[in-house]
Amino acid sequence: MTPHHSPSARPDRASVPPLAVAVIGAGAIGTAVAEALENGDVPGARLVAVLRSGSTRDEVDAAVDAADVLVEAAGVEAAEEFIPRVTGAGKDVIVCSCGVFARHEYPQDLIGDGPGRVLVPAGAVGGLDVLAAAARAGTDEAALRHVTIKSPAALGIRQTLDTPLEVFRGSAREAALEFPRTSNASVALALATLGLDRVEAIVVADPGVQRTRHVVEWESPVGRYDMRFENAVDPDSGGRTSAITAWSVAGVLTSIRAGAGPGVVVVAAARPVEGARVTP
Ligand SMILES: NC(=O)C1=CN([C@@H]2O[C@H](COP(=O)(O)OP(=O)(O)OC[C@H]3O[C@@H](n4cnc5c(N)ncnc54)[C@H](O)[C@@H]3O)[C@@H](O)[C@H]2O)C=CC1
Ligand SMILES: O=C([O-])CC(=O)C(=O)O
Repeated sequence: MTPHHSPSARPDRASVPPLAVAVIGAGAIGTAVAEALENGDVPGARLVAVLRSGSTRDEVDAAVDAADVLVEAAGVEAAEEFIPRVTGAGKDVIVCSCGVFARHEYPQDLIGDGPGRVLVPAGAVGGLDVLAAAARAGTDEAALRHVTIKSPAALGIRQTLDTPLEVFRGSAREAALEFPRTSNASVALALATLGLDRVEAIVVADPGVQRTRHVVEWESPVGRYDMRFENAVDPDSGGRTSAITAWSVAGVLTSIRAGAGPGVVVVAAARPVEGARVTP
């Protein structure tokens, strides 16, 4: 019988120090990420600090010093402030509030020259691997549409609705400027593919939804993709934030430790895959 190897750490990986992670923002996502780190749900990573809106300058400096990577989960204003600060210190920052890039013509205008990197998680949606691959195959004849369907309260719509209402249609950039707390997924999709001005974003307020829905449609000569996501919302987010987002961040942290992107399945055990071919 073939011996079963645990997919967990090989002996030579045990000596690699854990990735030190600081979380910016102790709201729905930040708290969930911090808990995942503390519960050991992100192997090879440990929590070194949680920054809150009242954190002092010394606490911020200490967190940036102590961390290998920071997780921004605090909003676009905080992202605007922290991104250049963290990348300038040579640390990576995982940016949940990626809608901040709608405020800048080019992402680099905010990021600066690093040397740290900005990493945007897939967040509330998925399929960025196939969409980025499709974009690589050519963007001239490509189109991407993202429809977000949320409860009216989550979108800040006070009007009483009996039926779904389209409240926005425009580019991902325009969506992020109008709905900065709920359009980050449109921006992540845009950053991975056609840019903020060529992705169409539609926002629907639906009084009947318990879960947030995202519909992602791509069309180009290389393929047609239609993806639907129905996300449980984080109970601490007022219906705004999909609970999967924190797990997406955990996936990015795991990927940093593994040295490969989240779209790649990193198989820890050095065991050949049955039936694998040597050439593509
Ligand atoms: N990329 C994606 O797919 C998604 C992104 N988001 C975005 O992620 C961000 C966090 O979302 P939630 O956790 O639901 O928000 P939240 O409102 O529950 O938590 C944000 C927390 O950050 C704190 N904060 C604000 N400014 C701060 C600062 N300068 N330093 C430290 N803490 C600060 C606030 O006091 C609050 O506790 C938001 O911008 C949200 O729009 C949310 C869901 C999905
Ligand atoms: O994209 C966002 O900012 C938030 C969102 O739609 C979700 O969490 O489902």
